[in-house]
Amino acid sequence: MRVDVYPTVLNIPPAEDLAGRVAVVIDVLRATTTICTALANGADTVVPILTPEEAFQVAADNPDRMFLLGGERKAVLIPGFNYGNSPLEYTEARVKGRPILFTTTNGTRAIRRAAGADRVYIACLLNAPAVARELARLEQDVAICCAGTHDQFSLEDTACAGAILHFLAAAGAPVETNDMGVVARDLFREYDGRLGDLVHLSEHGQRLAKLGLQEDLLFCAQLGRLTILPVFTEGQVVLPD
Ligand SMILES: O=C(O)[C@H](CS(=O)(=O)O)OP(=O)(O)O
Ligand SMILES: [Mg+2]
Repeated sequence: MRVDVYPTVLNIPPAEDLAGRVAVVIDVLRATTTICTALANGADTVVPILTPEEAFQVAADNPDRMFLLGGERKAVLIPGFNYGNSPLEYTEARVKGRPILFTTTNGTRAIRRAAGADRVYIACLLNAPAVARELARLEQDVAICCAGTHDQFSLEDTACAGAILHFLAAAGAPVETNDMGVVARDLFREYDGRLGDLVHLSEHGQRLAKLGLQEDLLFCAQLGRLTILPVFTEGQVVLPD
């Protein structure tokens, strides 16, 4: 099987190039980690939205749905939203059974851009081994779509892509990859066992640390904490039955 890695939102192939492939969208810091955590804690659905204005509009148009509003701009809470973009905010007590409208700078854009694939998985370090096992089972070609940060390469998303390649190889999948995939796999293997160091070293990790969000970094670096396989389908991220 062929598994190509794309480093930023801007590199995600157009819908016609994703057709026939499975996509995996990664934004370790922090959108996909937060989405996975919210769903693991019982959120009904997470709807990736491009702008805060659109989120307010969807909520206003659907008062019966009782949407929570989540996300960030410049890494902080959007005025009028319920929660920001920290996975630690999305506790079971707050999100169980609730649908969430979610907009972030990089991650939700990446998810929306990957929509043309046959199936779109949402991944982060927490569920990367589980996603790799599922990809090995499917034996379909894969596009690993890293969100990156502000349209630039990011260390943490690349390492997560590398983790998926590493665990695919561990599952015995015969994988061919692109140059970005080779770099990603080597990066993960270099930092396997000390992913917290890598997340702290990353540019975005340092920015979040300066905002006092060190706990988010520790949380987002936990490899294999979850086995869920969230999919983006019909405009929302859900856990399939
Ligand atoms: O909240 C985050 O960690 C980032 C914010 S930014 O990159 O500093 O603008 O958003 P995300 O979409 O989760 O990368
Ligand atoms: Mg990010």
